[in-house]
Amino acid sequence: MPTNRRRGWSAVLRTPLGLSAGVLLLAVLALAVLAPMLWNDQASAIDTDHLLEGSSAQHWLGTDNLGRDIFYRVLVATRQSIGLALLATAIAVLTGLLLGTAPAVLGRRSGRLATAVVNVAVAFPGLLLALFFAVVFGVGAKGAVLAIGFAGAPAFARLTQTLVAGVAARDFVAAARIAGVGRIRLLVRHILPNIAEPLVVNATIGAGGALLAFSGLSFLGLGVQAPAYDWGRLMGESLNSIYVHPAAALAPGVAVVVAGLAFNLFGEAVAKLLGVETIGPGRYARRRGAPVEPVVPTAQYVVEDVVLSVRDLRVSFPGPQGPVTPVRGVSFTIGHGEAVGVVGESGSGKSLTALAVAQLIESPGTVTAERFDFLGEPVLELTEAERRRLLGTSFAMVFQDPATSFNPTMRVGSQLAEGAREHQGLSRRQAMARAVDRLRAVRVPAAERRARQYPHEFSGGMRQRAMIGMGLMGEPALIVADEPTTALDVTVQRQVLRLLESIRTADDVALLLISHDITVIGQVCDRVLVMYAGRIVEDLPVSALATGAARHPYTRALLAAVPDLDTDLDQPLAVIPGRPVDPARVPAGCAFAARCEFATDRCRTENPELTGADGHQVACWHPQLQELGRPLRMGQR
Ligand SMILES: Nc1ncnc2c1ncn2[C@@H]1O[C@H](COP(=O)(O)OP(=O)(O)OP(=O)(O)O)[C@@H](O)[C@H]1O
Repeated sequence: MPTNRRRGWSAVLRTPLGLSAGVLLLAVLALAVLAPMLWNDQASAIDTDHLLEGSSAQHWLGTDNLGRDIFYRVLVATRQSIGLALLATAIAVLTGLLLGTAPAVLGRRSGRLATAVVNVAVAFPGLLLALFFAVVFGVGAKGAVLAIGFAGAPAFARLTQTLVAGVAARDFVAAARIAGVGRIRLLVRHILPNIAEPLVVNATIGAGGALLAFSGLSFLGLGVQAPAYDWGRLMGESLNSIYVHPAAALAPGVAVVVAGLAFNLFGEAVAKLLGVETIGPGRYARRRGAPVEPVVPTAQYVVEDVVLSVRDLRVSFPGPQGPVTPVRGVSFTIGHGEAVGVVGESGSGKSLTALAVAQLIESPGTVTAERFDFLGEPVLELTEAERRRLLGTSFAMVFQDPATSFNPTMRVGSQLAEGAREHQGLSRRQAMARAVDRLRAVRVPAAERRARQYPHEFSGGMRQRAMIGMGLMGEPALIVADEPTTALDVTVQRQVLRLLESIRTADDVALLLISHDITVIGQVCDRVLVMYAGRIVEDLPVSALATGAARHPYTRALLAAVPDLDTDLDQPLAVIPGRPVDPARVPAGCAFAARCEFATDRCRTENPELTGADGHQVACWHPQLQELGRPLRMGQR
């Protein structure tokens, strides 16, 4: 566990509540260990001369019906009470973990079944479940431990499911999946270490509840059986004489409350400090049947030496009023060593296109395509293992936020090495040597030392370079970079872009660069795909941006909105009038028509296809042919 998290736990002891709860918990645990060793004889000594006596100097809390000292019995019962409660908690956590991680490990159908079982079980009151299991497993300590353990499992299963879902959505899990890491290893190495902390915190709180439940069962005679005894049993035994001899019944009750509080308060204090929540695979299908809209084959599909060829790519999600399709039939190809940029306003479908290319759209999202070939392989028709191998060795993805791209609980070198061991059959040592070499290749200084560090010890730019290094562990033919510089400051941005550029030219690696910043695309790419409302509205060479030859009114509006040195900063910056289209309510015809000054009735009824020649295509009924007065300044390339 990285040191900053460890500091979090110790910081709990610096808060008054955390310190008191910690000391109390330590005292309870120490008593559980030591009391039977120190006072077992006193607790079991029968004294027939002092039966059922009240408090006295000799017996502080009096004696029971065999003359045994209640005070010592309460102390000695700590081990039985705490031990069994902890055992029940362990069963609850383990069963919860198995059920909660099932959807991530099993296939979609079995996963759903596990989720349904958890949902039904969570709906039952815990005490009812405990009583039910107590009857099933029989009267006695073993039965009660199993009963309380299984009754607590649904809550932990639900918590695990929520935590797993949260971690599974993080970029480093996507990165590991792209590197071809299998489901079980993904779970054990990347997901579980990142949910361990909230689980431990909740288990601590849960132990308090288990203690209470266990005492309840023992009190009812369903738990610990004589001659063994725990606090619940002691309470039950002294109930008959509670009016004449209240201390004998109250003392074990107080012990339950104090110990339960110690667990609860300590867990809550840690949870509060760490901000922990307390209890209280992509679905891909080749499209069947007739395509919804006609696809116009264009010259680009005959490009030879193609790395990626996508035709009529669609990404859909279920919505309250039927499926929503934020990517609505995108077609493009990328040649070897070609750098293709994707621009468009927020929500235009750029990231979903990148995720679909990386096979990272999660269920219930679906990806369909008429054609989806990567290095000549029909990706959507491959088995999961084939797909992992193909992507793990020939594909790399760089995410927007370097802070979330790495698993915080694993050293950077190990994360780079992980995929290489799996796919390239390298030994641990060889994979680590390659990881260091790759870190060097992406200009991480002191690569050997850095490889042994955790991600939080890297700066943002260095992490982003390391992420690119991870992509270079295999021999990628394509790097997809989704806003790779947005989270970085300007100088570091330039370093990262230059690095991508140099990798591309040195190794003939193709690049698909997503950015909302058309200037960045202009600096790095050969070709630009302009997206609007889930479709490509213009596919043009970058040089056309510089000469003002963009034809689509939307591309021209994007260019006009880029400030340059001549822009009068006292005037408001140019913006594109109107709002982007909501994917759930895409209008008929050209989706840009409502914001376009050239729109006619035809635009509002008929959707224009992407057509053109010489590497410049546009989907518009009124492409603008005159040169744009204010083309893009290309800046430094
Ligand atoms: N899991 C999802 N379920 C439903 N809709 C989604 C999902 N993910 C994205 N969308 C919708 O799809 C549309 C396109 O999203 P996408 O992230 O691809 O946009 P983008 O062009 O990359 O925007 P940005 O630049 O803001 O990242 C958005 O309207 C978004 O709300």
